Amino acid sequence: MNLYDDVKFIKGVGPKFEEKLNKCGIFNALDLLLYFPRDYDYIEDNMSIESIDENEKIILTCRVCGIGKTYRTNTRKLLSQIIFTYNDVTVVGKWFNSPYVVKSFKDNETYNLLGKFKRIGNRIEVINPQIVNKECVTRNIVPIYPLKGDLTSKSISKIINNVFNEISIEENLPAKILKKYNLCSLEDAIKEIHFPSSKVSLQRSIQRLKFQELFNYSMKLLILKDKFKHNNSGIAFKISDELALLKEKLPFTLTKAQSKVVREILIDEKKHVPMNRLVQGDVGSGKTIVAIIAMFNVYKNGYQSVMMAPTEILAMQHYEEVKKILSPFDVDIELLTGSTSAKEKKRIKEKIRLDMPVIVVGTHAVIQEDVVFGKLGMAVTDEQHRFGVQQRNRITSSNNKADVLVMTATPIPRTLALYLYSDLDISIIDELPPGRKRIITEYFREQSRDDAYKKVHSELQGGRQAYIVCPLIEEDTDKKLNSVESLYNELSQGILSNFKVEIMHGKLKPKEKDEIITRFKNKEIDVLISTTVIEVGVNVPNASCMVIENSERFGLAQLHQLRGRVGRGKYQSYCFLIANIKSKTTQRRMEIMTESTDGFYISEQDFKLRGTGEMFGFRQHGDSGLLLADFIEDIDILKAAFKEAGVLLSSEAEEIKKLCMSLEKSLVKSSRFICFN
Ligand SMILES: Nc1ncnc2c1ncn2[C@@H]1O[C@H](COP(=O)(O)OP(=O)(O)OP(=O)(O)O)[C@@H](O)[C@H]1O
Repeated sequence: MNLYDDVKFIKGVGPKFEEKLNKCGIFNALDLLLYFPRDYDYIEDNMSIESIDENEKIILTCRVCGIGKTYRTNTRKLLSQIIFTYNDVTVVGKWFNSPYVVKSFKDNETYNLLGKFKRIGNRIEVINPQIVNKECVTRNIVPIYPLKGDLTSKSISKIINNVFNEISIEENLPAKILKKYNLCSLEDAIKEIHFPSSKVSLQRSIQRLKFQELFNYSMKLLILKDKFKHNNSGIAFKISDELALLKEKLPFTLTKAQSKVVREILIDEKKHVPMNRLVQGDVGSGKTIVAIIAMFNVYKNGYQSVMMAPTEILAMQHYEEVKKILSPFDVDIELLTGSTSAKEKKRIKEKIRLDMPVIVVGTHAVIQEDVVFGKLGMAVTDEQHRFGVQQRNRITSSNNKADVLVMTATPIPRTLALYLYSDLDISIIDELPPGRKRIITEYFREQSRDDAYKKVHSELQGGRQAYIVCPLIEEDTDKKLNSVESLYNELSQGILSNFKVEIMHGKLKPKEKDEIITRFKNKEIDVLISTTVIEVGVNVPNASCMVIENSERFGLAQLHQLRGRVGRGKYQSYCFLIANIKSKTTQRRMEIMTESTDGFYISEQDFKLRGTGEMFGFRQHGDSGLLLADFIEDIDILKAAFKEAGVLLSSEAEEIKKLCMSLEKSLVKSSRFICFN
């Protein structure tokens, strides 16, 4: 059997099983091998009390010494308790909503309980433990796979084992690198991640695979960089005389930083080498106008431009801004999103196919689907939190000549930007437009959240508007986190009852969201309670205050992005962070937010706090295509992998050229970062 064979050829996979695997995105043997466990149960037998780690599942043989009554908790759950002893220590077993479970236990009998045991004072607690027959536990580390439908981790393990019986995996890193970094072979790494033999070897296999991903990531970046450098087929645009007029007609004067970045872009536009530039600017620093000027010049040269935004709201907003800024000029501008009617889409696509100049604003997805540009001169992509090389390559590969401008508001620590964006030239807008007042940020513990809302009330009375952000849409059963719905009920009938309060969240249709934002912009809504869907780019200058509930749940970069929705006009703005502060790190994170409104400072501090087990704003697995590695946590591996990729690429060895070729192919073909030759 071969790695690219369909899963149906794997022993033990029938048509029904195949369908289930397909639903998990597993189509061939390779997909299956790269379907890594999301977690593991570490099953240890009879440990000493002192060495219990509450994050690991263990088996303790406990004797029943008391069966408690089942009763309802404050949150309306049924709680049943049984008291055990283990080596003379009291163990409290708790089961929620399973009153029948108590019937399984008899007084004074012993049972093998499997679960996560937690020490609380001088006793131990375990929630929903299972009774196990020790003989059935064959492994100490049991993989838990991300599952859909009625698939089980056991069934996946079984067929992975069958694949290993039939194939072997070739090594694809040079022996020199393996030795230098003490990495295990690729085959061992993949075997270990599915069937760990010990914690140490599991860690070693994860390290190897992380190295692999980051090495491939670096190779791809460096190959792209090289490709750009040697691509002389770009369009050398002239600088239009009308640019001066455009600058005169702008509703404001560009900041020094904006002017500098515009100059850098125009110099690129004049060159024969296609532009590949990243504009990094803090929230509200005015990146859009810079892109508009760049696209205007391309238009005046008779070419098309496309501006891609991550959400419909943002695409709409950009479209309006482009139309407004370019209204004194005769420029053809189109909006293309998922909500555009089929008839309109057809008309716009037909128009774009011609070689007439036009500026198209839209969402990434729609524009990348099946739109063919007749005369593309520039692609602007609002990358937000994406670091996907894949995505960048897709834009360039559709048209090798077009200039590419990537905009991001994610302040990335400089050390990291060097690696993540090494294929791009970087421009930074490090200045806010004049007249902006510093956003006053305060944090409140849960107990004093009313104080925050009193302040919101007074802002609203002054004619301003407010955002309230929370992590959930609907109420959660534990009532630990605030939801849009519960806050709406609480606030619209309570302290904010005199104001027009509305809600917004990701489950609404794009059209509904647009409509809400438009009404908020038109001041028909005073308070918008929302999930983080408002995080990206929404621009309502009259909104001067924001409350972020459960702030401890958000990464610093995300809090900074959210806060950037206020302070966009002439009014003094406020951000109130309500947090459940249980650790020093959470407190420190809140302090960082109150100390500074500089995205770069915040991201550096976030970077320093890494490894604390708290959430970060940069967890990018999905967007970057990385399965295991994390750019922030694994920065040291990234550095090493980047260095080795550079050394390899500059060497002349035949095998390296072959590797590069296969990587280059995979740039277009495969979204998997682990590449098998
Ligand atoms: N030089 C300037 N002087 C005054 N206002 C400006 C200037 N440049 C931009 N603006 C205004 O500032 C606001 C924010 O600009 P813009 O939306 O481009 O920011 P951004 O950098 O894209 O921020 P975000 O990443 O948060 O979306 C807009 O209302 C814009 O018209």
